[in-house]
Amino acid sequence: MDDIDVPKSTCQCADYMEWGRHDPRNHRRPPQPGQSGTGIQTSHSASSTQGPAPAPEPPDLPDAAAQAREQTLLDGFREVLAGEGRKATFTCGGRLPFVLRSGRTPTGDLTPRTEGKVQEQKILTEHVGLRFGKREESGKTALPIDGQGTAAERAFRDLVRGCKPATFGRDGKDVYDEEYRRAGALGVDEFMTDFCPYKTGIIDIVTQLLLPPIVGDLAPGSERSELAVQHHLTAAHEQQIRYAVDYEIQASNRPASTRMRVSQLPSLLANLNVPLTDQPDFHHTLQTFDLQPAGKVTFPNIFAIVAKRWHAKRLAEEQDGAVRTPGPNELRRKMLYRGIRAELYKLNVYSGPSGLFKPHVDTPRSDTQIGSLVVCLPAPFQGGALAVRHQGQEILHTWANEWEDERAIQWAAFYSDCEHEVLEVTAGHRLTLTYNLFLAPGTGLLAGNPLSLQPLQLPLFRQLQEALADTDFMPKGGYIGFMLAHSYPHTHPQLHHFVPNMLKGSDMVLYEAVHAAQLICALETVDDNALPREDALEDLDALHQADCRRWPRSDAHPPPSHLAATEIKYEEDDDEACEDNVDMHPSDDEDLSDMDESEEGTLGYRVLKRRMLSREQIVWIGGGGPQELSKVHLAYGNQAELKVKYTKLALLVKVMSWAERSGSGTRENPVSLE
Ligand SMILES: O=C(O)CCC(=O)C(=O)O
Ligand SMILES: [Fe+2]
Repeated sequence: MDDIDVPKSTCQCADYMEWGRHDPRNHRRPPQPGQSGTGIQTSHSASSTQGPAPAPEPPDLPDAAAQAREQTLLDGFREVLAGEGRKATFTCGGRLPFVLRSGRTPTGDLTPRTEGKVQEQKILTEHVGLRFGKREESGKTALPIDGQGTAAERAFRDLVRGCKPATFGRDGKDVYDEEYRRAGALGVDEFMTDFCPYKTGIIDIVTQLLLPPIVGDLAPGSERSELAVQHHLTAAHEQQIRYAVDYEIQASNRPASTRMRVSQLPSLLANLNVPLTDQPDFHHTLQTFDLQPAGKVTFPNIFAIVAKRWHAKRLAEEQDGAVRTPGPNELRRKMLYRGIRAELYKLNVYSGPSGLFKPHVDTPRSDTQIGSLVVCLPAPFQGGALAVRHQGQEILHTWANEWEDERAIQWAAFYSDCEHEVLEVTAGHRLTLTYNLFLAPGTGLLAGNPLSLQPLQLPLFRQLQEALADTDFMPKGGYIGFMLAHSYPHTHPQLHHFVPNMLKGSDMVLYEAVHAAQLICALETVDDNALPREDALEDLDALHQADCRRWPRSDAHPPPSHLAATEIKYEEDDDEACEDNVDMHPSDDEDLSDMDESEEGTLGYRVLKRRMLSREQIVWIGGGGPQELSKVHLAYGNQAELKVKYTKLALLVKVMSWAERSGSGTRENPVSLE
C-alpha cells in the first residue's frame, strides 16, 4: 500500500477514461491526443530466458516511453480477456501424474466418492493398457513399463516395430514423405487402449478452456450497434444475428477465426428463418453484395443481407395478414449447451534419433471439428516438443522425460486452425494418442478443479510473466481488478463458497494464469460502479504480508473470496440519520457529493470514502459481463417494496513493486523466469 500514490481527492477521470481502462496513475494526466504505443523502449523488456536485471530505482513519475510500454502490456491482458480476444487461448495442456498401485475403493471405483466434495477429488491414473496387431501377431502392453526384459517391454518393442509408416494429407492425397513426417502410426482399427480422456478430466478442462465464447452474450444487452440502427434492427434481432454467425464459425473447423465464409451463408440464412430458395437466389445475393463464392463475408455484409431478407419476409407476411418475428431462438439453446466430444484417431510413434512432423494444420474430419487433442503416453524419450502456433504466438509443450524419472501422462489441445509441429525426437520413443475434438451438445456447464491443467502453457500466463519482468510495468506496484466474464451464484447462501472452484472459460484461464504467476489475488464483489469492499485492498495487502512471511510461498488454491451470501434487510421508512441506517454499500447513483453534510463523519460516509479511494487505486480490466442479484433489500413504509441490487465479480490482484519483483526487496523473485 505504501508504494501506491494515493490521490488526495475523488477521481474525476470517468470524464475521460473508458470503463475498463481506468488507470489510477493517470489521474493527473488526461491522455494526450496521439499518445499511443509509439516510442516503446524495448531495451527494458527482460527476456524470459534470463534472470531479472538488478532493480533500478523507478523514477518518481514514469517517462512517456515507460508509460506507453506499460499501457501496451495492460492492453495485451485486455485483448486476451475481451470478447473475440478470448480466442487468444488457442492451446492448453496439462499433466496427470501417476499414482500407481493405489488400489481401488471398496466399491471398485478408482476415484473415491467424496460425498459431494467434488473439489477435493483426486484423479488417479493407472497403467495405460494397449492391445495391438491381429490374431497370432497380437500383443498387449501397459505403460509405463515397470522393468527391462519383461513381457510388457518385449510387447512394447513389437508395438513400435508394428507401426506403419505414417502418412499425411498433401493436396488432397495421403502421402508418405520422410522429410516431412518421420513416424509410425496405427489406426483405430489396429489397436485398443483403456486410456480415457473423459475419466481423467481432460475433456472437462478442454471444454472449459477451448469451447469458444458466445459472442452474442458478450455484446451489451439492450444497446444496439450502429449497424443495427442503420438497418432498422432491434437489439434482439442483432443478438440473433450474432448468435447465428457465432454458431456458423464455431461449427466450422476454424473456431479461432472471427470471420464467416460465403459458403456458410446458406446455413446461416436457414438458421435465421430466411433460407435461400435455390442456386440462382444464392448467386443473386452474392452479386448484390459483391461477394466472391470462395471469399469471406464481413459483419456489415451479413447485417445488410439478413436485414434485407427479414424486411422482405415481413412485408410478405403483413400482406398475408400474419406477422411473425424471426424464428424461435433454438440457436441460443444449442449454443448454451455446447460441449466437446473427443474421438480417438491414431496412435503415433516418433522414434529417436530423427522422428518428427514438420509444421502442418490438421485436416478437419468434419464441419464440426474444432480442434485436436494429443495425449503423450509415459514412455521415455528426448526432444519431440509439440509447438503450437497461432497469430505469431507459439506455445511449446515439452514432454520429454528420462526413464525412471517423471512418469506422467501429458496432453495438449489446440484449435483446428493452429499450425503445429513435432520437433525432432532425439532418443527413445514418443508415443501419442491423437483425438479429434468436435463441437457437440454438452451437459453441465460447470466442472471441478482443473486437475491436470498446466497453467504455464497458457498464453495469458506468458503475458503476465512478461509484464512482471518488465521494469516499466507498475514499477511502484499496485492493484489490478479483472472483471469476471461469467456469472456465478456468488450470493447464494451455500453455493457462494464454491464459486472459486466454479470458474469457467476465460475466468478460469485468468485465475490459473494469475496463480501460476504467483500473484496474490482475491475474489471480490464490486457493485455497478466498481466500488469494492472498503477493506478489499487492505485484506489483499495482509494476504501478501502473510505470504511473504511464509516463504516459500504457500500453494493455497483457490483464492480467498469475500463474497457475501444473500442478505435480506428490512428498512423502516424512517429518515432519522443514525449510523445503522446508512447503507454501507451504496448503489450506482450514490457518491459522496450526494451525501448530506450532516452525514459527513458518520460511519457510512467514512466507509463510502474508503471504497471510493480503493476504487481509484485499482487498474480495471474488462467491464462487461453479467451481473448477479446480490442483495434483496426489502423496504417497507408507505408501500412495501423489494429493492434489488446487482453486483459483479472481480479478481483483485496485487502487483508488487519492481524492487520486490526483482528480488532486491524483502523476498525472492516470485516469478519463475526460466
Ligand atoms: O503426436 C503429436 O504430438 C502430434 C501429432 C499430429 O500433429 C498429428 O497427428 O496430426
Ligand atoms: Fe497434427
